[in-house]
Order: sequence, then C-alpha cells, then structure tokens
Amino acid sequence: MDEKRIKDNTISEILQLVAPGTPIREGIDNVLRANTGGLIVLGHNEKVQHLVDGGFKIDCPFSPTYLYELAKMDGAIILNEKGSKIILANAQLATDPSISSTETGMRHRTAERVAKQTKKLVIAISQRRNVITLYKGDFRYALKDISVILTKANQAIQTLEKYKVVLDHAISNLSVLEFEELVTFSDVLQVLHRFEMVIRIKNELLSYLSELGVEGRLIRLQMHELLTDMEEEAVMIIRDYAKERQVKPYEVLSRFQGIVTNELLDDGVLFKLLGYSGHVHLDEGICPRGYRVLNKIPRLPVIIIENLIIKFNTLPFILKAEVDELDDVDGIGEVRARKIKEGLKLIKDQVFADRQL
Ligand SMILES: Nc1ncnc2c1ncn2[C@@H]1O[C@H](COP(=O)(O)OP(=O)(O)OP(=O)(O)O)[C@@H](O)[C@H]1O
Repeated sequence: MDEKRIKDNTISEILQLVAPGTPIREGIDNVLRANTGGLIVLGHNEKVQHLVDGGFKIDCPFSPTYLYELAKMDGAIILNEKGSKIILANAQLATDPSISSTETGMRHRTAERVAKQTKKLVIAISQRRNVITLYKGDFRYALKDISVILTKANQAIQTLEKYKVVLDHAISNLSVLEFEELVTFSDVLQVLHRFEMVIRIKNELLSYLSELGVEGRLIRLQMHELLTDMEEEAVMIIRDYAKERQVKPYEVLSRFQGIVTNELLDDGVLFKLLGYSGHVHLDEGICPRGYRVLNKIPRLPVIIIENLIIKFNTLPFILKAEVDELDDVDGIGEVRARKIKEGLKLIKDQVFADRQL
C-alpha cells in the first residue's frame, strides 16, 4: 500500500472513532455543550506517561457522562487507545516547548505538541470557539458541522447519479460494439475513464461517511445501491478485456480504486492494470471474452460460462457457435444450448434497442 493510501486510511479511522453515534463523540458533544473545554489524549504508552504530571487515577470504563463530569476539572483526560477506558483526569501535560506549534491558546498548543511527540490521537475541545480539533502526528483536523458535511455528501450523491448515467451510456455503446465485433482498445479505455470518475466520487463520499457516522446512514445506503451494479459491471469488463483470462478481477478493481486521484489517470496506467505491457495502439481491435454478456443470461451457472469461454475463447466465436457446438461444451446439453442461443439473441436485440446515439 502506498503512503497516501495509509494516510487516508488512518484519517478515516480517526474520523470513525469520533463520528456521531460513537460514545466518544457523545462525550465530546456533551463537553462542547457544557462549555468547559477539554483536552483528551487517546493512549497511555510510555511516551504519554513521560509527559504527564499529576492528575487522578480513574481506571474505569469509558462513559460519555463521566467524560463530561471530568472535563469540568482543569488539565487533560487520558483514555486508552481505543477510547474504551478512562485512565487519568486532571493531568498536566509537560510538552517539549521546542516542538513547533501553529496554535495560540495553551490547550491547543499542548494538544498539537503531545500529538507530535507521542503520535497518539489528541482531541482539543475549545471552550471559547465551539470547535473540536483532532491531532495525530502532524495531522490536524477541525471537525466540521454535521449539516455542512451532510450537504456536501448529498451533492456528491447527485454527482454520482449523473456519472452513473454517463457510465451506463458508455457501457451500452460498448455492448453494441461487442455484438458488431468492432471494439477497439480506445472504447475499453473510454469506459474505464468513466469508471474512474465514479471511483473518485466514491472516495470523496467515503471520507464524508467516516465523519458522519450514524448520521450518514441514508447516504451510505444510497451510495451502495448506486455502486453495486457499477462495480459488478467493472469486474466483468476487467474479466473480458484483461490480457490474461486468469486475472483476479477484484484485485485489479481494488488496485484501480487505490490509484485514483484528482488527476485523470494516464491511459498507459489503465492498460497496465489490465496486464498489457508496452505501447498499446488505441485503434487496434480487441474481442471481449464474453463474461459480461454471458452473465446477463438468466440462471446460467458460473462454471458453464467458464467452460464456454475456455472452449471458444471470445464472444464472437460463442455468438457464431451453432447449438450442436454449444452442446459439446462440458455441462451443456441440447436444452441448455438452445437456451444460451436464445438468451444471446434476446440480449443482442435489447442492446440494439437501447442503443444511445
Ligand atoms: N499543558 C497542559 N496540560 C493540561 N491541560 C492544559 C495544558 N495547557 C492548557 N490546558 C488546559 O487548557 C485550558 C485552557 O487554556 P487556554 O485558554 O490557554 O487554551 P486555548 O487553546 O485558548 O483553548 P480554548 O479555546 O478552550 O480557550 C486550561 O485551563 C487547562 O485546563
């Protein structure tokens, strides 16, 4: 996993820990409302212990109300790393003043320095400004108002819906070309780039969802509903066009999701994902294996699809095969062979009827 991915995962883990619906967030919100301010450190390793001066040993399971009561005292509250136990309260933290801090107030300067010194998550709840700021290592993040994130997440869902329409259009064009035996690498690339846009919005939505916690339930459902079909199609396209038939499509998809950034991916990168090395001519023709089309035939078992592709290699040969040739494939009798022929004909008619110009 690359550095950026690890960083994104860590940020999303931090946000999930303090997302609405979690006990820690309930406690933080109580402290915020009570206007006492608070300084909370998650983790009590040697480095943290080294900074602690004084305080009361609490050692009890975490509860939002205890946190609120303890925040009435001066100093910091120390929890265990998972935030499931309160270890100390009223602790003074003696940080290294040579560590740089961009904050002005003492609570926030201390929080930033402890986070840098110990690499533990530190939460500062401001008494005067009604803000919650998270620090971990060099990471600093001020939690946004839930309504602001909800609005952004809703906008992202709308964008995802629009991209879905665009992607469906590209896929339906690809289907027509597949039946006409006219697919080129450029057509496959077009679909992959459209899918890339979808992944970009998905990544954005995931970061909002980490922060929204239970408040993002409906948006999460909408996102899953929109994405399930699209991801299945992407997997089929990977299986149809990857250089090797034995490709692991879910691994390719996950790698694809991992490399999407705000910049449009280079064509070469996408071809490499599919296993093609060296220069690929965009105008060169390519035949799909047929996984995507065959999967549209109702009740056709995966093993039969696999056997068909092993025998005929590509979709054009499967389409041209007569019933008796299909019948020769392992697991296919005459009745099923006819069903496959009819199924393919129906799909072809449908594809041409849905053709979008
Ligand atoms: N080194 C420290 N260890 C523990 N607690 C501290 C430390 N420094 C400050 N605090 C806590 O922060 C409180 C407020 O400090 P200060 O007003 O300077 O912070 P601030 O960053 O401006 O925060 P706020 O926005 O809440 O006012 C102190 O009363 C104390 O409880």
